[in-house]
Amino acid sequence: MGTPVNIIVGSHVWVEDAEVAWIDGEVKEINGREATLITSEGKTIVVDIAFIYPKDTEAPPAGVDDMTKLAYLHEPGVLHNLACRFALNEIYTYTGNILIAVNPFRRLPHLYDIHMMEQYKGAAFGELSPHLFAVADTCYRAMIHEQGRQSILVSGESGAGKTETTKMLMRYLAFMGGRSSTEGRTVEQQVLEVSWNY
Ligand SMILES: Nc1ncnc2c1ncn2[C@@H]1O[C@H](COP(=O)(O)OP(=O)(O)OP(=O)(O)O)[C@@H](O)[C@H]1O
Repeated sequence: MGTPVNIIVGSHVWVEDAEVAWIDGEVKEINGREATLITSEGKTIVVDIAFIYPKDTEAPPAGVDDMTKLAYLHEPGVLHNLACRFALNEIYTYTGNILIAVNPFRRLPHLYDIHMMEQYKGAAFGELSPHLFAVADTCYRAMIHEQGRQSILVSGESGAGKTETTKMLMRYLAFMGGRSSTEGRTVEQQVLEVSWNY
């Protein structure tokens, strides 16, 4: 349910839509629990005020790289931010230290090449654009400095990109540890021998 306390005539809001998930509009009239909106597509709709959510009209058009910077951390705000970034080929976004990846369903090789790995090597988390190499690098450094086991949880629905993400994480770890060897096997060989279950 939305937050009706913030909604007045003139408010810019989000309302659920059967076709495009969320549609934005402006409140033109409020009668009791009913709000009349003009959507950005020019349609007039009447909805229960409890089901509309405030829209941040000052949010940057390119989105924010960390969702904790959003004025409203509700579903339409989060999805709109991801959509703005995705339109600019930015498939990764942070929410604090969690990385959200939107499956591009097309190859973006420049995102995963050796130059990219070099950039993220040793960089403080959050210093560079959101990327899975930043997560892998943080984990790798924690493992080396704290001498402890580390875990990365990769979660998502079927087809979301977990396998691809895991492959890229492994590739980065292999890149970082590839030169040192244990019992005659390089770190790269050991990483590539790992099997995983979901
Ligand atoms: N980062 C990416 N860049 C390009 N394509 C991607 C990326 N991530 C996923 N894909 C595409 O999406 C497809 C499905 O991704 P993937 O197999 O990783 O999903 P999954 O979450 O492991 O699915 P399942 O749970 O069904 O095994 C891949 O075959 C690939 O075509």
